[in-house]
Amino acid sequence: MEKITVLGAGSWGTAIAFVLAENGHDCLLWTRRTEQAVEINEQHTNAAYLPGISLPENLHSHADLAAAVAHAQTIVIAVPTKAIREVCRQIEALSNEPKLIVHVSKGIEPDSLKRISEVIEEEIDQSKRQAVVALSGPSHAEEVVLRHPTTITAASNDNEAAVRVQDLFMNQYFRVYTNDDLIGVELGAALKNIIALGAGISDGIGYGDNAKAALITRGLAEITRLGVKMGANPLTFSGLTGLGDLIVTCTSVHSRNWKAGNLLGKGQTLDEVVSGMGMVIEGVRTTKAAYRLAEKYDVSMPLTQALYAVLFESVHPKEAVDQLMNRMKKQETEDIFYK
Ligand SMILES: NC(=O)C1=CN([C@@H]2O[C@H](COP(=O)(O)OP(=O)(O)OC[C@H]3O[C@@H](n4cnc5c(N)ncnc54)[C@H](O)[C@@H]3O)[C@@H](O)[C@H]2O)C=CC1
Ligand SMILES: O=C(CO)COP(=O)(O)O
Repeated sequence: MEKITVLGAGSWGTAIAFVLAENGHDCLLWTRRTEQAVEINEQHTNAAYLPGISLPENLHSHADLAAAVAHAQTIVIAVPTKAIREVCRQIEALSNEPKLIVHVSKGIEPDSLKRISEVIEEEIDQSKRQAVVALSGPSHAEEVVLRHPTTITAASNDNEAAVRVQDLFMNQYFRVYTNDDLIGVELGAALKNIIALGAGISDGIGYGDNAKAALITRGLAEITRLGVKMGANPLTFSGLTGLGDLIVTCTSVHSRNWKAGNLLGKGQTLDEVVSGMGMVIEGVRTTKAAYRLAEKYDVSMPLTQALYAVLFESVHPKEAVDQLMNRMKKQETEDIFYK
């Protein structure tokens, strides 16, 4: 049994804390809102994010960040990408011993173009962290808390730390692999959300399974192209955090990115979709980041460019599809890894 703190009591932070508490750990779930902490402690529910689910009674919640950081040497950060830097600054200010930092967020900062582990390393001094591990893979919170079989990957430059995280989380419904390709794992996690927005748009327009299969496979090709240029192992993108997460996010009714795309495809504006969702849609900001990364690394990413045009340049989704379909003809495999 270990003491572990999870920062962020949205749907994924709560599901992650659920697994840790069920595994017998002394898990503290931090939220910014006192009333939510009271609900988790007294009702054993988090109704706004996981309605109808009973949380383990040994899972406790707190709204005091200093107490939450002091609680454990292992800290799991489960806030949206846009809050990562701010939360890390707070951890840095509150820590006086080295922590094992695990993050479960899926995104890239649009301004700095940094991956999440890079932001963590920038904001938390080396003396205050043992290692950084990304935990990622095809894993909707709604299914994890039903104990449906889920597979996921703990990725780190420090293999010992990845194995520690594997041991903390693994149980009969939650199977954890390790991977030493942190770049590939973090990029796959972030970039699949762009393709999921596209899959939702395609379904919203009324296109069928052929279009979705095209999005997933050609999406994987452009994710791999960028990833290889950024130093990732191409094989990682065929794994859980690449193809696995692409499939689940592009096809599941639980996906917020798919849902957002679906509403866009049906004619809602981006503002309407974002304000109506009430939960994070990571793919919107990640599209900005990936668009800029494609320029920086001189990589062709036609799906990302099409999504960017729909989200930020008011191009109609159908027009974006027409433009994609009418690009110059190509040989399928010529450019998968390099151009
Ligand atoms: N929901 C899921 O099934 C999965 C989500 N993820 C990733 O986990 C990350 C978090 O996602 P969710 O929990 O689903 O989001 P969510 O929208 O359900 O909850 C986000 C939580 O973070 C809190 N938060 C936002 N800004 C904050 C700040 N500045 N300081 C402190 N707390 C803040 C919110 O109050 C909320 O409780 C995202 O990067 C997402 O891609 C990864 C795997 C599965
Ligand atoms: O990453 C996820 C599942 O693996 C969750 O995806 P959404 O953020 O689209 O709900």
